[in-house]
Amino acid sequence: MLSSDARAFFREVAAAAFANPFSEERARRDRRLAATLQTPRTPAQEATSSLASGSPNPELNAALSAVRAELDRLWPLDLNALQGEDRHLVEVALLFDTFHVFVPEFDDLVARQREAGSRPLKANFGLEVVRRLVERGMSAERAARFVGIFYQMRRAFFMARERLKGGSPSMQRLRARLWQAIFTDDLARYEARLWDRMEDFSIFLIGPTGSGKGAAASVLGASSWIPFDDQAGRFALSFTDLFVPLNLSQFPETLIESELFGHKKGAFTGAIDAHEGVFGRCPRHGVIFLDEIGETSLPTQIKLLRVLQERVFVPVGGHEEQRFEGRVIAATNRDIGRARREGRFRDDFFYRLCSDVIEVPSLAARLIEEPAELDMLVAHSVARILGQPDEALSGEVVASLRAHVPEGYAWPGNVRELEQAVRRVLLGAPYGGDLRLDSPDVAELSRPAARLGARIDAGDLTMRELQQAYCRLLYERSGTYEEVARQAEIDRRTARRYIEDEL
Ligand SMILES: Nc1ncnc2c1ncn2[C@@H]1O[C@H](COP(=O)(O)OP(=O)(O)OP(=O)(O)O)[C@@H](O)[C@H]1O
Repeated sequence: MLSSDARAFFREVAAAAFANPFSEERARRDRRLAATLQTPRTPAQEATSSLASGSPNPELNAALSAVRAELDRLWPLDLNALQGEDRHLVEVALLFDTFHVFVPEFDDLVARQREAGSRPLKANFGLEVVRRLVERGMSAERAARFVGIFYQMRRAFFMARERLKGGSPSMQRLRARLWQAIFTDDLARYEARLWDRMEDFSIFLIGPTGSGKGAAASVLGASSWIPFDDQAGRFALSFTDLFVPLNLSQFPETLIESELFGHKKGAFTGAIDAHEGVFGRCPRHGVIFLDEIGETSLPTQIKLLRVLQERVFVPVGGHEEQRFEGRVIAATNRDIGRARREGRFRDDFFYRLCSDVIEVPSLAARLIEEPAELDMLVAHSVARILGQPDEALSGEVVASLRAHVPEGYAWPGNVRELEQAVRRVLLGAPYGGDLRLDSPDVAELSRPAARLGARIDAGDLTMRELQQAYCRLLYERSGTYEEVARQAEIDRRTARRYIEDEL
């Protein structure tokens, strides 16, 4: 039995430990947990804190050392001696502690495996994780499953931060949504029931061209479940083999079926050798990314619908059905609602694809929320182009873009356009935007009303900011405080204070 103080503390730990690390809720929970730790720590707690995490986050370190101290108090700990909520709470605390002890090993494996490619590397520390959990009363099977989940969590965390730069609220929400698509919003339920059922939850990514749908898909692809083989002391396969992308718009209709499902030798004129399609190449728990799905023909949609429903496919010219045990992520930058209304995109296919619809925000909307995101993206692009970061050069590129790109520019090509702009500036030519000013997109998002609309869409305005932005919008149009006051039905002084920010 836990004391009531220990139970209250472990409840806080459980709430924080299992929350989405990119969510507002997690930040709130961490703050609460830190607040419960305001009591001075013993030298022993101080000593264990740096040992526990390898993390520079002082709040997390404080929480970890307190959890370790509470667990030590329960030593020798046998989960089976506890029941009900107490057992659950102590188990979560034990997992929280164990996870953080091994974070450096998991991170090192992620980095090395990325370099090594397809060959799964040894991960003997996984056996130590299992031993540690089994020693405290967990079954070996569950312990091995947690090794798999810990690895998955570190990959998801690492990839979401590395491949999707940007600190705007929209980008934070995107990372939180991706995490949720991997682990659901309840890690305990995920571990208990869903970890090997996620294949059935297709994801539909929508967003304008170049905004990062492919990057988001690759985060999901690198983060899916891989079983830990505790006989061999390694994971069953390399995460670099999990992601199988296919851009559907790159192939003529006659070749699409073969790219998707493969073909047998001699299946059609020109089929000199057998070919394996993406469905055949995708391993169990892998992810197929079907880009530009909005452009697939109706017959292809029907074939894809069948694989999604029945989980089997037949290569062109073959007879035997093959099983597909991966997950499908589809993306489009087209107006899919319109395609459905016009009968170009089947409703049944749409519904089968959209267990989860995730919207990737436009660059313009992100820059309105957080202008400094430009600096971050430019620094990332420069580092990619040069093979290493260069702060001074990045600063020059940002200065040039700020000087030449018109205020409120729509960035119709989004991050892809920005990457080209960076290259252009590095070559010595200023970039003033893609001046297809007849493009409705550019004209549209450059308008103050559309910018305000984007912020309302993002849902991050306070009432005061909303009123202020609206008054400024009216002022830009009319040019007089009187007119703003008349239209907004407020007095002239209030209108002026909103516009001049004197509130
Ligand atoms: N948030 C981001 N941080 C860093 N790089 C990004 C981000 N978003 C996109 N990129 C980069 O921008 C480029 C374009 O992104 P991506 O190909 O994922 O766009 P997309 O939305 O799939 O485009 P399309 O609809 O045209 O297929 C890629 O090089 C990608 O790595």
